[in-house]
Amino acid sequence: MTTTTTASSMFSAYASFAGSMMLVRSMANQLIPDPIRSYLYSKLNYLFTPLSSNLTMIIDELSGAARNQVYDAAEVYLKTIAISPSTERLRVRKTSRQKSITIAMHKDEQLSDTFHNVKLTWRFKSTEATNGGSGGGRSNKKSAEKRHFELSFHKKHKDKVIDSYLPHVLARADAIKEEQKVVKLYSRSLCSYDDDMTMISSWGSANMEHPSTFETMALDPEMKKMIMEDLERFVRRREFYKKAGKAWKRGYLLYGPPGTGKSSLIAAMANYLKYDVYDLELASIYSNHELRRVLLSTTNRSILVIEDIDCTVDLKNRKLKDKDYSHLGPNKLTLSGLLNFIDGLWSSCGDERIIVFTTNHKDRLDPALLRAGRMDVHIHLSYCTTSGFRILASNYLGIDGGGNNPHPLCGEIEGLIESAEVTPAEVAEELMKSDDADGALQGLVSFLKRKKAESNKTEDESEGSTEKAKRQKTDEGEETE
Ligand SMILES: Nc1ncnc2c1ncn2[C@@H]1O[C@H](COP(=O)(O)OP(=O)(O)OP(=O)(O)O)[C@@H](O)[C@H]1O
Ligand SMILES: [Mg+2]
Repeated sequence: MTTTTTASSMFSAYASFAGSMMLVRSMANQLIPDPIRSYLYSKLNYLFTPLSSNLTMIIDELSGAARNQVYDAAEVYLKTIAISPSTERLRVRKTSRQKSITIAMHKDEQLSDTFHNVKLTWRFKSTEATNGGSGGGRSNKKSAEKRHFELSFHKKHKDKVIDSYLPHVLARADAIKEEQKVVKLYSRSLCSYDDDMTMISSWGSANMEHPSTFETMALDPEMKKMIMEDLERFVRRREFYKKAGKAWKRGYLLYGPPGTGKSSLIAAMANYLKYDVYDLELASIYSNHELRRVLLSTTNRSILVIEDIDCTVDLKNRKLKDKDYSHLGPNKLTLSGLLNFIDGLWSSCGDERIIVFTTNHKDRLDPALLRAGRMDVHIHLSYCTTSGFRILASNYLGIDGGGNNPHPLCGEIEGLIESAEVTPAEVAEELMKSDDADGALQGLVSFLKRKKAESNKTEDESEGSTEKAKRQKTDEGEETE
């Protein structure tokens, strides 16, 4: 009897408890607004789930208005991680400018990584914020999308992840970006205009497709080595320049006859360092104000090129209003004045800048430009030599000019080439005339003989030209610093 009473009273107590819970619940449903309710539920839920041993880091795409570098690095880095067996969806993309397909994580997918025996899980999250503006236009929607990565790992590895893993991700991403970097060519002639014909920026750009590299350059091996080492040293010396209080920049003067590879060398330097190239045509600049604007809009890690300085620069008749030039006197902007101007601008706001001048006539240059310390390295590009020919023969015909088993015509060509005064451009043109090596080399032999005969004839006609050739010989070779 007593047991029945207890059971029934317990039952009725439970019924009334359940009833009141339902009442509370329905009252809560009516009285508490939706967002607060779901917040409370999630908090309650959290209280009753067992404590996790994992730590999750949230890596938002934006940090205020700026981009979060860790997010950007993670995006690049994760593309290199092998897809885990649990991955079911991936995003695949390619734009017309990209060389290969890129694969990225899809929303809510995860990838696993291991670093020094620490297991890490990356998850990509994308949420569309509901308060995405009233207009509901495309741009509003886009800005309302919030993306982030979640990085989870065991709590005990927290310090390791912060001190080693994340720096590793940042460094890897930098290296990958550097590898994939497409060198750009900026030129004023590539400028684009908007509808009312105002220039969109000071420079127009295109991918620099120039295939020239140090391997393909027909240069004296010593000179090639010197240039490459000089560039490497320059790039390495951030601290040195800072300590010495010098602007981190280096000037090269390339001189020599047309077709000896001055422009090709600039492309090779840019491809080697992965620096963008700014081709500054001074003739296209009409005011000093514009010059300043154009120079200020160049970026770091770039090469500023002024070609043919002996002929394109007729700066003397410019209208000079700018006070920067007042010390030069009225109507007198010299090349060295321009250089001082660039120096001043760059020491205040530029890093890792290279400036290259080219000329066919070093003797016509303003002596101020040749003064010690003005241009750091002078490089003389001259007529094709034996070693130059060997490189070109290997580039164009795939034959080894200097190896153990040279082509029968190579000996004859090498005998002729040093005395014939032909440029690498002329040799290259001859080598391209025929698909088969025999024909091309035969063509080159006749060309060299013709050239030699011509130069002998002119030598006979004028005594002065031998003098000139001698001068040329003593001029050869590069002078550093
Ligand atoms: N040293 C070289 N090594 C390899 N190729 C060369 C070399 N010099 C010239 N060439 C070939 O000749 C072409 C013309 O050379 P480039 O435009 O570099 O000469 P340049 O010295 O700049 O002439 P210019 O004084 O007329 O501007 C190049 O596209 C390249 O194919
Ligand atoms: Mg050139």
